[in-house]
Amino acid sequence: MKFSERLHTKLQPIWRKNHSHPFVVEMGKGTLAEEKFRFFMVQDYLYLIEYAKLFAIGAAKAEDVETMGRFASLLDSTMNEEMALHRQYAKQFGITEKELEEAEPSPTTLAYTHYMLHVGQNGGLSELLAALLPCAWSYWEIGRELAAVPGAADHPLYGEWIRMYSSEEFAQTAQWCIDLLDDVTGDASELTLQKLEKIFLNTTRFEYLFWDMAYNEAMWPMDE
Ligand SMILES: Cc1ncc(C[n+]2csc(CCO)c2C)c(N)n1
Repeated sequence: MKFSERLHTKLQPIWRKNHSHPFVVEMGKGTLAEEKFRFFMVQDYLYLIEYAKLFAIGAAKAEDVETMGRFASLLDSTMNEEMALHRQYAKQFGITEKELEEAEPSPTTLAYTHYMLHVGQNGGLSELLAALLPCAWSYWEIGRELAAVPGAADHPLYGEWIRMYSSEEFAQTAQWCIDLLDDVTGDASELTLQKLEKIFLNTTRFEYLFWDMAYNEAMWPMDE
């Protein structure tokens, strides 16, 4: 069994909880409160800035020129396409570029991004891939599931998000990360696979926390 299949099967219970989080379900139904999505957009912008750094670290840790080039182009498209889309999309919710630039990360955004960067900086390529994969993979699946809900992809507010993450481009990125992780773990020991599984489990859990943070608009509780 490929390592990605093992991960996907083993983590189904948490994976399902992520996909059935009220934030995700209400986005599909189009009933999600705009304020919650607004909170999400701002935090997700901050998240993407840090996430993009993982692609830069991936380029530095790549063991061949083709992989290095692929990480470099993911870094380029995240910085120059996905984030520009985010800025434009944010305007529809009345979020200005200044607000995005000046926003403070929530505790969950800080914890999630710092965890991924810690793993990316201190581990090898397989650790980095295990940390970044749940993000690409679960958004791809969520995008596809929501796109299958009648009318969801045409919703005036959330349709664009659903169309973006169910697009072929994101599918390819997720698939490339999956294939590369399978490739680099081809002859890994069981002990190594278990360590990688823990990393994948942690970022899968962080995906849940990120939806939950946005749904509850959770900043530092002691500042309220
Ligand atoms: C919390 C959070 N998790 C995952 C993504 C999705 N995502 C971020 S980068 C990337 C891949 C390539 O650009 C994908 C699919 C997100 N936006 N926010």
